[in-house]
Amino acid sequence: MMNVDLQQERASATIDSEDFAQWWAGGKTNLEQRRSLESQFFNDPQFDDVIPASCLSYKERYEHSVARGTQFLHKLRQWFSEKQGKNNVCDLNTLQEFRFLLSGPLGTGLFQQSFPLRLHFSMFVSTLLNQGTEEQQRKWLSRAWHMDGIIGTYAQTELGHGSYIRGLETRADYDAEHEEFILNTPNLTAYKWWPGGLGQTANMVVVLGQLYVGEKHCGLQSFLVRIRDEQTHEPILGVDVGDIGPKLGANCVNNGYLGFQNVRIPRDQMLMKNAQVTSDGKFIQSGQPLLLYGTMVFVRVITVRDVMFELLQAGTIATRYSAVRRQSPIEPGKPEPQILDHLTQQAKIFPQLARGVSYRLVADWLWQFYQNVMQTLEKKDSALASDSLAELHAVSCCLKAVATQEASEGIDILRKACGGHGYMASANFDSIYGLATAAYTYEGEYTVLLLQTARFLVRQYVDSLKRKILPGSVTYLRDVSRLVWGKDLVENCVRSLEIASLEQIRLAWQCQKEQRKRGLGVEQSNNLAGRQLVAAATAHAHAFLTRTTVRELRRIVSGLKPSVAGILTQLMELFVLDTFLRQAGQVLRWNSINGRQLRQVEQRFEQLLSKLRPNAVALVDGFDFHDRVLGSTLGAYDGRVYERLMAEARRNPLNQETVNSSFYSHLQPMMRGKL
Ligand SMILES: CC/C=C\C/C=C\C/C=C\C/C=C\C=C\C(=O)SCCNC(=O)CCNC(=O)[C@H](O)C(C)(C)COP(=O)(O)OP(=O)(O)OC[C@H]1O[C@@H](n2cnc3c(N)ncnc32)[C@H](O)[C@@H]1OP(=O)(O)O
Ligand SMILES: Cc1cc2nc3c(=O)[nH]c(=O)nc-3n(C[C@H](O)[C@H](O)[C@H](O)COP(=O)(O)OP(=O)(O)OC[C@H]3O[C@@H](n4cnc5c(N)ncnc54)[C@H](O)[C@@H]3O)c2cc1C
Repeated sequence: MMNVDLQQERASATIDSEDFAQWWAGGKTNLEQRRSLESQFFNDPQFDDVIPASCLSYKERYEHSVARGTQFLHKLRQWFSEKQGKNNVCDLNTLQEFRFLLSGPLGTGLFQQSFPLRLHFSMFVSTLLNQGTEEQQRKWLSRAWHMDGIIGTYAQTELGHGSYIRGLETRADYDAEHEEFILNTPNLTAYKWWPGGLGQTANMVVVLGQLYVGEKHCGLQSFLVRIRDEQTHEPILGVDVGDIGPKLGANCVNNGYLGFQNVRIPRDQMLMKNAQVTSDGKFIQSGQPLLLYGTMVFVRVITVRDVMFELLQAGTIATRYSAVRRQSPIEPGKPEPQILDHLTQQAKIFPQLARGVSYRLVADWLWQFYQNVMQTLEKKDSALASDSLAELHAVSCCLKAVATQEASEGIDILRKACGGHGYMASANFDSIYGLATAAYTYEGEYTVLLLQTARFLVRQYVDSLKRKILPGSVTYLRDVSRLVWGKDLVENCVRSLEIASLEQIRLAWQCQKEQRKRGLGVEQSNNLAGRQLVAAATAHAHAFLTRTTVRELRRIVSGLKPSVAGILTQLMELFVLDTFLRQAGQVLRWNSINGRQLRQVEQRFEQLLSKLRPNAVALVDGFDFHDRVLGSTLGAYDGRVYERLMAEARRNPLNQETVNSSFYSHLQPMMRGKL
């Protein structure tokens, strides 16, 4: 039976959630295909949970995720190859499509804390694709794509170094006589530490290590190394490998450690698309060295989409729960309202939904931009390639940083918006938050990535002073006009964020110059200007996110059904106004905006909350998350929150006996003074 409040919400909505779902899925066919695929898994008893996952031990969770992961991949592959037909070869698009099935809603529905085989596709196969020569791809790619004797991961980070990649200590020495590389972990801090799936799952890794040819240091390179025997899965001689242990979240990923002692691999297992070692020991850098970092760029790009889903999963749970939960009369003597009717509750939830929708538009743009840059890199026009790569790096770093930070923060706001029940593991905010906050750190820590973007921004700012043509993402730096507060509030807000960004970049640049004038070197000056640089990159991200959201929505809006266009326009506006208000410190620091104008934005913000209120449930229905994807007692479609909370408590293994054995062994002796 459906909760009556949710029934009422759905009946009175002015948008059709099905229309929204079709747009969200990229069309009716896509939506039907996704639903049909999901039902094949979610209705299959072999994918049911007997015991709540949160009640399993760490080891049991791992074993369960491998058992389920292999069944999942087997079934998914069959479906995918039928769908792809003859095109089932591994290229970037196919990989992204497949990866999305693993880590998007479908994968999430089966693995709330992720699973250890994901890295194989997102990082191992993508590295082969980006960094292997054609010959290497012929030898390895098809096998890897089909997991034929190969389960891989990406081993870059070490115990001692993660952010500062140049500081990695793993060594690969070339032995020309045997045409082999010899891999070594010279000390404890050189142990690889963190790679997903490394502990007990993977049998091959892409390893990043410092290449030495004789005495000559040839920089970091990536190597393909077998770490476990293909048949027995025992570690190869000289390999020391294991799992690093429980973490705050993502507890089924099997993150591992790895050390090498004189492990030999053939010469052709250095990934040689951009740099080669010839058999007689000559090192040749034939391509752009920075392409070694390509896998990281790829994952940063796709992470924006991953956290968008996590934020909206949490948003769906909080919205439905807030429509079911009734508490605290607004007027004395009146019935208790749905908590969603408290304006402050709307102000917690709706901006997160709007942010998720904005990330969706920006993530689509970013993926397109990434593909364009990859095509440019293939064209061998080195100046153009290097400019495009620099822009892609800068944009992807700040978007990944800000999106993961805001999504994690948003998920926690949504968790708190569900009061005490939000804290239950069965509400599932812990898993969702655990994944989103991991993304804040992995693939480039937040501050470290913002500092990368800031370097680019300062350079572009200096170019703007020289009247040079600027890349698309920063053309606004050429516009030095002051803010003219007009009728269009969205434009006022976006423009004031751009001005704040421009001025903050200028300030960061001035801080660097001041330190230089004091006689400090470039690096020290950058360090002391660090806070301003981070503020500049953050301000740029906000300006870019709002401008891109507005532009992308306007580009597609005419092709949408009016009700879908209407709600998306409200969400876009809410996102822009919310960003403006949350960044008010920066905005007011750099723009002349008076109290009346600020109040105008606040009033419109509150008006938008009221406009969205009647359609909130229909909107989150339109994201079309299956109950299994939400995995939440609070967020299920039928809204039977209290029944589910109680049923889940009763399933808890502790409740399977009326008296636990610890009563006889400890409590009773304590009470009888017999301890
Ligand atoms: C995939 C999701 C799957 C599952 C999710 C589920 C659960 C979670 C479980 C697992 C997580 C999944 C995967 C995680 C994987 C990883 O984390 S892999 C490890 C990632 N590590 C990092 O990202 C390290 C961050 N550090 C760096 O990237 C770099 O070292 C740096 C900080 C950017 C470099 O700094 P440095 O100042 O030392 O610069 P140089 O190296 O000398 O660079 C010189 C110039 O190059 C520019 N640059 C740097 N990087 C790039 C790049 N990628 N592309 C293009 N250009 C780059 C840099 O800006 C310098 O330019 P300049 O300013 O012109 O000099
Ligand atoms: C869940 C998870 C999964 C992961 N999966 C993988 C994987 O599959 N493969 C892999 O190779 N790695 C993986 N990693 C490792 C991850 O990429 C690193 O942890 C990440 O890049 C951060 O590096 P770090 O741990 O060295 O942090 P640190 O750099 O030690 O960060 C600590 C603090 O130092 C600050 N800091 C560091 N450098 C600077 C600087 N230059 N300027 C200012 N501040 C600085 C940071 O801002 C931060 O506040 C994973 C990590 C996690 C959490």
